[in-house]
Amino acid sequence: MSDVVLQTRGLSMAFGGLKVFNGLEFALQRGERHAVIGPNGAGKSTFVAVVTGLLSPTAGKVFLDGRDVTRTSARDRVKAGIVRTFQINTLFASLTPLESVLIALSQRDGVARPSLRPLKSLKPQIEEADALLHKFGLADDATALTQALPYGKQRLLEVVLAFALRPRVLLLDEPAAGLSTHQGQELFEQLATLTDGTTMLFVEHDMNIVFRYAQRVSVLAGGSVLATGTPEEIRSHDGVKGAYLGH
Ligand SMILES: Nc1ncnc2c1ncn2[C@@H]1O[C@H](COP(=O)(O)OP(=O)(O)OP(=O)(O)O)[C@@H](O)[C@H]1O
Repeated sequence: MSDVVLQTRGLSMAFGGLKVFNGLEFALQRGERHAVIGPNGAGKSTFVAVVTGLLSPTAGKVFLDGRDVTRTSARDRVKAGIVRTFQINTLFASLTPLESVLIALSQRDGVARPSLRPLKSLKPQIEEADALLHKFGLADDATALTQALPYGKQRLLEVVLAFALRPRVLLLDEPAAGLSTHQGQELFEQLATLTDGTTMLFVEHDMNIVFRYAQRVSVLAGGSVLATGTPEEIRSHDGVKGAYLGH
């Protein structure tokens, strides 16, 4: 029996007269790494924004574990377990990875920000932050200034900050943006091994990465899901080849 974590039914989104997608049907299975691909402007980022609640759809519904979250705010969706990575902003760039992870953990646990609490009370979170940074190979950089770290490590830290929230669904919109092909592959290798078992939906342009690291792939084109399947199925799908891969 299938175990669907995230589902959309009849999801439509338009910006004024521009229909980005129309009646989108999508299902994410628990524990899978699922890639969304499609031509430029197909609506992949818009889809992620609608699923995470940053944008409201013009029609249709989003379900998390069977619960309708279409009207749930982005903030409450994070609490419910729909978490996306964000590019490290200027605030986090001027902090150390340890400080950033502590802020993420405090937010998750609904306690005051680390700077507002006595150091002693932070011990469990410091231990957890240490363990997380260690797991992701960032222990040696824990107290370095984030903006001084190589881009690959900054991208990895973005994943750690989202992963720290214990997502039910982790969404990544081009997590390897700005990295070289090799660094991108390295990031996905780490994602695949270190977050194995985490349900993950990612948008990615590099087809080598998609076909290597996704267990299933959905193709967004012409306003709907053109096909969903294993990398092998998508690679040999005639419609997909015509609409997308062939170009
Ligand atoms: N806030 C917005 N207002 C108006 N139009 C928008 C907005 N956001 C996106 N669009 C338009 O919606 C369409 C889909 O954009 P989107 O960024 O979701 O595509 P994408 O598949 O992620 O593209 P890419 O692969 O280039 O990142 C595009 O035509 C884009 O110009």
